[in-house]
Amino acid sequence: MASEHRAEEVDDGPLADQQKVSIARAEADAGPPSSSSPPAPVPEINISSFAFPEKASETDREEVIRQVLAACTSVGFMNVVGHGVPQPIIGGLLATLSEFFTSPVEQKEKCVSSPQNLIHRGYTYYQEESTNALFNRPGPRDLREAFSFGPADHQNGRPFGSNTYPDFIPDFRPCIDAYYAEMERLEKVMLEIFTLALARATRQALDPGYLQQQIQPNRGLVKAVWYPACEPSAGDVHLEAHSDWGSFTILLTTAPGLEVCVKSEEGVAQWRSVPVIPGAFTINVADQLACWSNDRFVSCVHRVANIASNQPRLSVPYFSMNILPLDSVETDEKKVACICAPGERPKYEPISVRAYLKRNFEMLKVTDKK
Ligand SMILES: O=C(O)CCC(=O)C(=O)O
Ligand SMILES: [Fe+2]
Repeated sequence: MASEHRAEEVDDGPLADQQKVSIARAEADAGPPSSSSPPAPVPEINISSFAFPEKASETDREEVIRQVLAACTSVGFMNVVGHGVPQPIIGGLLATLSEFFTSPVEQKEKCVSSPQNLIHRGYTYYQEESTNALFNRPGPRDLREAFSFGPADHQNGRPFGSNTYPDFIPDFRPCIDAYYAEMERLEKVMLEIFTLALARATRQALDPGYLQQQIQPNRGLVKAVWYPACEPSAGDVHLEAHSDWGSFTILLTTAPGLEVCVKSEEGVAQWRSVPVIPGAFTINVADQLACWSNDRFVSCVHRVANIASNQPRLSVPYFSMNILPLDSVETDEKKVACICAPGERPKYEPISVRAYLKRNFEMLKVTDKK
């Protein structure tokens, strides 16, 4: 479906270059839909030596860094276990979100984002967004609806906008707030591992808290997405090819459907399915971390396709990115420089996170509701 948004309507600039890289890659890699795809080489990595450092040896931690570095520099995706997120918090979140999404749209639409938020929070209608429009491609809108939430509190006295809590579901607020807090904890753990992996790859002595400090003030966004059950149709693409825009994504999913675009040994792009491992989070490198790594890390193009048609699919990505305090101004935003090996040339200017995200969010949203 054609979109009102066209790439030529937005300003060009250094950030647009970053986006163009991603567009070109997604367009080149987005092959025709197929009815199934073979499994992708996504490793399972146990990070308990970082989640519970008091119990870990240096050798265990070194092994995790080695595995994460190998994943980041190949497919850019990994299935992470040993993360320490309590199962009751995960189970509570999934039950609460299922109840929300199966409620009548007249109830759900009471939770449309309040305009005071810089980045959309609350309910997004079915087919309200179009990843194809973002990439200026023809093709359908995203076959999903969403509910987004961010931090409920302020950080160092700075406001980050507000969540919407539906009043028709008891215990909605404690469930999503508890999950958000766990995601922020896991995000810190992963940032430490990514920093140490980059230190190893570039032979730089980086402080383990380096990336965490660089991206402050940093609060991410959870965007729970619901793909309703639909008529079976071989090769349906529910969310078209894209890369994620933040630094990385922590995905909780309930069923297969996520596919990554990987190159065969002959250099041919192929869609491969990401295995679903109960209790694991699928974690992937996104555009900003790939740039900070000077392109050592891969922000892999992915999509959602071939999901079982007879039941809805719920997945919950946490986008580690900067949703920006409401009172922030251009000048107090951190820009992160590429981490390079000695003598290596940085491929990117330090990135303005705000402009990159703002531009993408504006292009993603089509104006008329379905
Ligand atoms: O639904 C999924 O499994 C993945 C969704 C995704 O890639 C995204 O929202 O960026
Ligand atoms: Fe994604």
